[in-house]
Amino acid sequence: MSTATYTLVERKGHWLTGCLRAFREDRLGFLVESARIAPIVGFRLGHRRVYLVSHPDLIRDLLVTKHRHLARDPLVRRILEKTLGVGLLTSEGEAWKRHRRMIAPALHRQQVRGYADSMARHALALNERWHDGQEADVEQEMDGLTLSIVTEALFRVDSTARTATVAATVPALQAIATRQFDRLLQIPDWLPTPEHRRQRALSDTLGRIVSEAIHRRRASGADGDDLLTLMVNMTDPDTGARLSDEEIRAEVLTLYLAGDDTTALTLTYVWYHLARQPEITARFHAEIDAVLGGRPPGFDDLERLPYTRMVFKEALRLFPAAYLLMRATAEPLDIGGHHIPAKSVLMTSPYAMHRHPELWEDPERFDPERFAENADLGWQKFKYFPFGGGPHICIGNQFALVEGPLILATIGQRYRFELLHPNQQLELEPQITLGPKGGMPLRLRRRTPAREAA
Ligand code: HEM
Repeated sequence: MSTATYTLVERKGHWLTGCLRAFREDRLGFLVESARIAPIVGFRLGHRRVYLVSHPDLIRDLLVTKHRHLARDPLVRRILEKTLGVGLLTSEGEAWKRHRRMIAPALHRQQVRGYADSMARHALALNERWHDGQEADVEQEMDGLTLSIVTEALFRVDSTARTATVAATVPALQAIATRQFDRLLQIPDWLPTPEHRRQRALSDTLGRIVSEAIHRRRASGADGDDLLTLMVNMTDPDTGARLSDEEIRAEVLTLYLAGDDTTALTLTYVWYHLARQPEITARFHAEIDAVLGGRPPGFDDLERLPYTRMVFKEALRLFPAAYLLMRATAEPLDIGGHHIPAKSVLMTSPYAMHRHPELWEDPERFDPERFAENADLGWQKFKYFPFGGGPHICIGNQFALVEGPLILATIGQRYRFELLHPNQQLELEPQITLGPKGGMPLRLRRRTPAREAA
C-alpha cells in the first residue's frame, strides 16, 4: 500500500455543471490531459465528486489494496442491472465473491483450451464467406465472429439455433445501455418509456433462451463442457450450494455483454493498424505462414506465435476496450495522502495510462516490439492493465488472450486488409467500451500463405 503523499490538483469547471461539458464533448482528451496534470485530479461532473487516479502505485491502491473499501459506481451498476440482473458485473460483497469463486474455474486457461478449436473454426467460416476485393465493416464482422464464439462456448450443442436470435438481441441491448450511460439525467426505471419497454422485451427474449437451455440441461442431467452446463453443475466449494436459474441467467447475459465486443474491438484495431503498417504486416504474415504452413491454428500453436500475441497486446495498450474503470467510496478514504469523502467516484483510465509519456516511449506509435519477450520494459505493474487488476480483474482475460491471437492467425493466413483511401483516419468513440466512430470500413485482399511449415 502506498503511504507517500502524491500531488492532488483540482480542475475547476462551470459553477453548476463542473467539468461535465468537457467530459462529454471530448472524454478521451479530458482523461489524457488530466492524467498528465497530476497523480490525482479532482473535479465535479454535475453534482458528482470525482477523482481521477493516474499513478501506478495509486492504481494498485484503487484496484487491489483498498478494494474492500470501494464499491462499483452506483450509476453504472443500476444501468447494467436493468439489462443483466444481478451477476458478476453488478453484485457486491459476499454475493459477488461467491459467484466469482464458482465461475472462475470455468474460464481458467486449461478450460479455455477446450474452446480453441471452435474459435478457429468460426474464424475459418468467416474466411470462406469473405471474398477478394470486398469492402467490409470490419468492426461489425469481428463483432459477429466473437458473438458466435461466445455463443458456442456457452451453449455448445445447441448454439447454431440460438445464434441468430442472440446476434440480433445482444447488440440491441448494448446500444440501449450505451445510450443510458451517456444521458445526463436518468429516466426513472418505473416509467414505461418505449426504450424501457424495448429493453425489457430484449432482456426477456435472451432470458427465455437461457432459461430453456438451463431447463434442458437440468432435465437431461447433461454432462457437457460448455459454460452453461458447467454453471448448472457448479457447486460452491465452501458451502456446496448451487447457482439458481436466475443467477445463471444473469451470468450468461454478463458473459455476453462483457466478453463479446471487448475482444472484437481489439481485433478491429489490429486490422486497422496492419492496414497502415506494411512492415508489421509482413512480419506477422511471415510468422503465421512459417508456423502453420496453411493449416488452422490450435491452442498449442499459440506458444510458437509470439509476434501474433505481441500485436494483440499492443492493440490492447493503445485501444483498451475498457478505457475507464470506476469505483465509488462508501465511506471516507485516504488515497495518496488525501482525504476522499464518502460518495465520491474514483476513476482510473487504462487509455490515459497506456499513452502516458512518462511511462511509454513514443506512446502514440503502434509498436508490438514493446511486448517482445526479452525487451527491457522497465515494468511497473499498473502502467499496463487492459484487464484491470486485483480481485475484479477480468475473469475472461485468458479467454480473450487465446481467442484474439487464434483469430488473428486464422484470418491473417487468408486475408490482408487495406484502407479504403490513403488518408483514412480513425476517430474513437468512447461509450461503455472504446469503439471506432462510424465502424471500421476496410478492403479485404485474399492472400495465399507460404505452404511450408517451419
Ligand atoms: C480484450 C478483451 C477484454 C477486455 C479488454 C476486458 C477488460 C476488462 C476489465 C478492464 C475488467 C475489470 C473492470 C473493473 O475493474 O471495473 C473486466 C471485467 C470483467 N470481464 Fe473482461 N475484458 C475482455 C474480455 C472478456 C471476456 C472474453 C469475458 C468473458 C468471457 C469477460 C468477462 C468479464 C467479467 C464477467 C468481468 C467482471 C469481473 C468481476 O467484476 O469480477 N471479459 N474486463
